[in-house]
Amino acid sequence: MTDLDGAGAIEVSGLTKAFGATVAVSDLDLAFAAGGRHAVIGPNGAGKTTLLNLISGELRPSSGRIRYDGRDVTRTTRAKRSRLGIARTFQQPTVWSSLSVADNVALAAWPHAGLSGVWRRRRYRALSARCGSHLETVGIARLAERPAGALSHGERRMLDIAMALAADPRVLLLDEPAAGLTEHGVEQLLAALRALPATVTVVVVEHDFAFVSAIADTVTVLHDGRLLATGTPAEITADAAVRAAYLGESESV
Ligand SMILES: Nc1ncnc2c1ncn2[C@@H]1O[C@H](COP(=O)(O)OP(=O)(O)OP(=O)(O)O)[C@@H](O)[C@H]1O
Repeated sequence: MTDLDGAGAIEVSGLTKAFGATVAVSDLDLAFAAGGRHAVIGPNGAGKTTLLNLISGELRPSSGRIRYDGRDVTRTTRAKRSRLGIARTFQQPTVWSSLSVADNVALAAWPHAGLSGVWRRRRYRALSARCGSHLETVGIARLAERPAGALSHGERRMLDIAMALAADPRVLLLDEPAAGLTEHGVEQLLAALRALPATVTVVVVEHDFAFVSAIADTVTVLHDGRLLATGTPAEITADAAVRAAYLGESESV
């Protein structure tokens, strides 16, 4: 189910971010429907990561507005947006190497768990069970007791997603999650994304169009910080402007 007004919907209007003379995101109007599987693609420097940073609150826009769940979050801090349900991963996963995989997820869940008060022990047990289920979702439950520093690159990416899920997000922003993964790792990532609750809105920045086609129901193409096209993967593949500006004569499309 997708819904432009529902819980987890994101809408940006007139969104602009300039770094000095470089306009990374330029007067962007777009919406990510609640519960959708959205991909954002575009050549290097198109403004994809900047868009994620603006939505998650890592960056403040130069102008324009961001709405989430029908409320204006343009001036809302990153921490508050996280509490409201916007989670993200970065191009380089950040984990606590000396802690176990399970403890990494528990620490990520802690700020969202409401562990004060008389029901603390019961809540802690519930928290541990939920952390275990996030590891199941991303397919690394068997590694729960392993130090995070001993994981492969692909396993670490899965842990990073499990840590984002620990916040029980309604929006999950993933920055190039397939980068550097083996073919097997990409298959595992696709399985993990398919196992996410249908209510979670997913926005994936990704270069690999085969990956995008496998996961996304809508694709947004950015070029020079502007919206070039939006549509289904098939519509984007067939779009002449996209082919000219971005995909070119690529054999992979
Ligand atoms: N903190 C910053 N300071 C200055 N310029 C920046 C900053 N962040 C991004 N830029 C510039 O903004 C433009 C858009 O960058 P951005 O990283 O958003 O693009 P991208 O589409 O994610 O690229 P890539 O696919 O290479 O990750 C680029 O020209 C980049 O150099």
